[in-house]
Amino acid sequence: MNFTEAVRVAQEQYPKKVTKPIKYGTAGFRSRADALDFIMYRMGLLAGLRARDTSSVIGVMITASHNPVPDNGVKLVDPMGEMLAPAWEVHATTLVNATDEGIASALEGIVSEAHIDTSKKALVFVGRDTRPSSNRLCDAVIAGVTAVGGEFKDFGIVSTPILHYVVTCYNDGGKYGEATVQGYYQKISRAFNKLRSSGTSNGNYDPVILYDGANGVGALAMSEFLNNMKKSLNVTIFNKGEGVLNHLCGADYVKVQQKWPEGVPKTQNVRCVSVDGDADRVIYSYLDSDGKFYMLDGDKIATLVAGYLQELVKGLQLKLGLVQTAYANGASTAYITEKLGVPVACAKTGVKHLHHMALEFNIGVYFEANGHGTVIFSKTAREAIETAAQAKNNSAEKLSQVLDVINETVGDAISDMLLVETVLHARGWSVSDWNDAYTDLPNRQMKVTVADRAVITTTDAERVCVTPEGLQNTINKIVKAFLKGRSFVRPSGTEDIVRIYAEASTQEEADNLAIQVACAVYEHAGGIGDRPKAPC
Ligand SMILES: CC(=O)N[C@H]1[C@@H](OP(=O)(O)O)O[C@H](CO)[C@@H](O)[C@@H]1O
Ligand SMILES: [Mg+2]
Repeated sequence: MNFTEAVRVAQEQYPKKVTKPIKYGTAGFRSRADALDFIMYRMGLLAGLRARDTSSVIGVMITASHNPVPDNGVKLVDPMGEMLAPAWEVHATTLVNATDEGIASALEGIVSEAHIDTSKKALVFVGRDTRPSSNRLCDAVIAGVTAVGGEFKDFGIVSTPILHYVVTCYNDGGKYGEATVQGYYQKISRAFNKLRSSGTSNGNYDPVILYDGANGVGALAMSEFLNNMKKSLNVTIFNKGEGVLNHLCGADYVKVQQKWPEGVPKTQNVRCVSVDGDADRVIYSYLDSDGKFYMLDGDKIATLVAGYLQELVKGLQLKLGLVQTAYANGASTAYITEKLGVPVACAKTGVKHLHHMALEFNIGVYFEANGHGTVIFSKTAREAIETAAQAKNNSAEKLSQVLDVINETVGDAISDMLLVETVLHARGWSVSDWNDAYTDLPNRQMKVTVADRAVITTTDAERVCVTPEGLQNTINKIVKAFLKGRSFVRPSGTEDIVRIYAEASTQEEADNLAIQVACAVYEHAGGIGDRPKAPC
């Protein structure tokens, strides 16, 4: 195949505007939307080749998730819903960094390195979030797919988990489910309705939910679910799109700011469920009878789910484990290992790393503290569960129903919410009963801008800083002065900043620790702008 057409379209319609090197990061490419047209086009080209390489459908999702509206981004979805294979992340980076004319040789290089038969058919599924720029950027992706002779199916506005789901289902010939948007809603809601068939109340459990749609696709997805879910849950949707996407609401705002989302009435003792801009993350929160705010993040969800599944798999000889990242609250790790006896592994930030590590277990629960995660079951686990369920083992029967509520193809805010609701219902717990399982150590996240964030490199699942020299020693010294202190720093893979995480025995100490470590980063790693003063 010659790539003359790909170069012509690039030059005429999607010329490259930036010269700064760009890297396929934690969640693909992300930046301000107006700088993304040429990247989208090239990702369309790449998806066309990847589809041929794998002889499968490849997904392209256009979203900047929890980031502000002027941003956007793109990530590729591999055949079984996984994130793009590492070797292809390198190809993506090469292709995006090529000049317009250089596209042809970059594509030829990929074809020869991956031994791609370019005469094969290529089919790419494309989805996008509700950002105003997403439509235009979707056209650019489609132009790319078409320029390398590929075909596409445009799913329009969908959540990230829906796109992962349809890609997986199409590629496995429908075994996991029907490869349509309706098929997704129906499979999950049918399983949930079944779990609720014996009633919606139990003990302290109350099926009432305030749902914060972050003014994005998560609101649309929830109303679709409600159409399918009969009366299994009593959900009221807020932040349906009347306000600005992710602004003062949504999962990231609630998690990072540790605040109740705007736009949701401050009803006490009722669970609030916040999702992010592409509905792959979920965070719970509530206000107690004094109006005090509590947040239940990915760690609380992971421990709740792992603890419940651990009980159900007892006697089935299956190894269940939990995968967290360095951002997991120290109290959650202690609770799950010491109290519940579930093994915990620590992975680098980014679901692809967690997913990979979760495959080591028969049943792998993985969650980032920010609420992104799911549960994956190995073939052995599925078979063992099905055999025991057929033999009328009660727990296995329940487990087999729970399995269908879970979207194993990727973290899914709404499917995760239904899983949490299932466990709370089974336990007869109110949100405060759930919260009482363990108390989070107070913590704080900060960001520092440096001239080049690549000067910071890390090891040991990002918990230890290797360069710049001396930074880790300084952090160690600072941390020593704090009771239950823990802190680490790492360059973000999605923003041009360095992230600081700190936890300690009180909020004041956690804030203080975060500021001191932020200042150390500022000094050792070439901070720009004002010196960090207050938590941000
Ligand atoms: C601390 C934090 O929340 N980091 C997020 C954020 O990555 P960074 O590399 O930290 O920018 O975005 C990723 C993609 O959405 C998500 O996987 C990750 O957990
Ligand atoms: Mg997201």
